[in-house]
Amino acid sequence: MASTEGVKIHPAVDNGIKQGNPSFSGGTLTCKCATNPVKVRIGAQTAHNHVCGCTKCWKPAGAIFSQVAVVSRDAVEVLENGDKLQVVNKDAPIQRYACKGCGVHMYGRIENKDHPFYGLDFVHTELSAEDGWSAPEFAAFVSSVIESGVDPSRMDGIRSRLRELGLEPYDALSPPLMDAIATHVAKRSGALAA
Ligand SMILES: N[C@@H](CCC(=O)N[C@@H](CSCO)C(=O)NCC(=O)O)C(=O)O
Ligand SMILES: [Zn+2]
Ligand SMILES: [Zn+2]
Repeated sequence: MASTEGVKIHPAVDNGIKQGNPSFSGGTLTCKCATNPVKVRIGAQTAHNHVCGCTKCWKPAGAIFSQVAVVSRDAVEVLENGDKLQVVNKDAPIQRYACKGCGVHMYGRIENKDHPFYGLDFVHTELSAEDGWSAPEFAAFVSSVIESGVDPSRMDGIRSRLRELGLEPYDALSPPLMDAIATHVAKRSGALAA
């Protein structure tokens, strides 16, 4: 097994994973602006929390992975300074609403009703001071960290560290989520009964 000495993934997991509280029912995300921060209320517990190595998800300074979970879009409400939000890329499947001041992504929304995850918003619960959010369960898009400039020679150490933390590394999403996407596609095409 490759050495995991000094391998950093994301500040929320680098010192071990904090378990979630199943009766936790939400909190408020705050961006990193010192004045007039954007505040977004999440009125429910999140699901499918994971660390993501893709180039599109917001990462805190110095981290090579993001930490991102989903929640029903009905549970997401902009409370303050929503005028500072702008969509990073209107053409992406997930429209990420970023703060123009600090660059933090406050939520990512899917507007395509045919998308397998339509109805779910993507959020970074580390932006909340509350404890109890669902814990990260796996690592997604691990090979994609290379696209952000991580040297390929570091991948063995990164995957070993993820396994050590209990975050099984996948180069796309986890098998249950990939199966859910494929089921959605098969029902739309008629390959499976709807
Ligand atoms: N290699 C690419 C992968 C980007 C990608 O497909 N990201 C996923 C996961 S984001 C949260 O898990 C995705 O669904 N993207 C849709 C979108 O970004 O709108 C890269 O690294 O860029
Ligand atoms: Zn901000
Ligand atoms: Zn991602």
